[in-house]
Amino acid sequence: MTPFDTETCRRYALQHFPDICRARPADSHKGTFGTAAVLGGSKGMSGAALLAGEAAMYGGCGKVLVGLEHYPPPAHRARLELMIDDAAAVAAADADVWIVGCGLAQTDSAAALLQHVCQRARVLVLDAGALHLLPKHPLPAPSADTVRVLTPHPGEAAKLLKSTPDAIVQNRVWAARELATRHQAWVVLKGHESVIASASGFLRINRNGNAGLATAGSGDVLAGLLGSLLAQGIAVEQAVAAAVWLHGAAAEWLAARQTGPIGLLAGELPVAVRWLRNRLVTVAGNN
Ligand SMILES: NC(=O)C1=CN([C@@H]2O[C@H](COP(=O)(O)OP(=O)(O)OC[C@H]3O[C@@H](n4cnc5c(N)ncnc54)[C@H](OP(=O)(O)O)[C@@H]3O)[C@@H](O)[C@H]2O)[C@@H](O)CC1
Ligand SMILES: Nc1ncnc2c1ncn2[C@@H]1O[C@H](COP(=O)(O)OP(=O)(O)O)[C@@H](O)[C@H]1O
Repeated sequence: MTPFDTETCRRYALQHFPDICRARPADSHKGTFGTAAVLGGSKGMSGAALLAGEAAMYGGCGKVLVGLEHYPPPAHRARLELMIDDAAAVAAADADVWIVGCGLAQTDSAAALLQHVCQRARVLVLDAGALHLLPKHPLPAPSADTVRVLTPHPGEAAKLLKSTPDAIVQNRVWAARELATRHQAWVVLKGHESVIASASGFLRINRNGNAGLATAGSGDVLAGLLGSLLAQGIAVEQAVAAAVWLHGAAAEWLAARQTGPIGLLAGELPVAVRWLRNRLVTVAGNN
């Protein structure tokens, strides 16, 4: 069994992303921790959007909306806390952060949804299907007061850069930086040792996590967690790297409890993230 050292994690988090280690103010309410909206879940892929929504809730967001392109979904085990509706209705709602693409198909209606949300969103996380739409349906560049984050895996990065997954894996730092510059965005190039880059030159290679994350839906969980931290007001300079690190640490924590790496389920990650976030919390005078 791989050991998991909570105190080492806490020290690392305090050094690199202190804002995720802060205790909640006693007088806080759900509005304090923001609203995230997930848009995705086309036919056969509602699970992806629901996983992102669950991850956003367990990551500490105050309120989470999930808009499904294929609505109503077939019978599904979804958290009752999620506010689930059809994608068009959710796209018209208010949210601090939009997470678009988890389980989103390549249809004209999905492209229209993406364009619509892009005009309204101040903070936009683009994953999976949204990334596949970009080559044919480019978005206007983000304005100075907006934040955009792209979370491609090597297959999605290859499509965006007109390359191949193998070539991307061989040139991961270049690919992440190139995407960040071209899209004026923060980029997480996912995979073993994910690369994080920004248009302004931030670069970090995330070293934690394990092969348990190589399972369907774990990228959807990452997108939801990232949107969650951003909705909670954590600055993008900390939120992106913190989400990738928390996701990896959650997989390590599960593996240490023999819930993986083999057979780890993406849906098991959010509870582990919650456990971890609460152990990272420091109170004044105790750090
Ligand atoms: N429960 C649900 O509803 C779920 C729904 N989901 C939703 O399904 C949709 C399709 O997503 P998807 O990832 O399955 O297919 P797609 O985007 O075509 O990419 C495949 C290509 O990328 C490559 N590739 C990937 N990683 C790589 C790496 N590290 N290193 C190298 N290559 C890598 C891969 O390579 P290969 O496997 O050929 O080696 C292949 O070329 C999406 O919307 C998602 O949200 C899923 O999240 C699952 C749970
Ligand atoms: N071998 C690995 N080591 C560490 N992290 C991994 C590994 N394989 C996958 N991951 C992580 O798991 C997630 C997979 O995301 P993605 O490929 O988008 O899957 P899905 O579309 O099924 O959700 C990414 O965050 C990636 O970095």
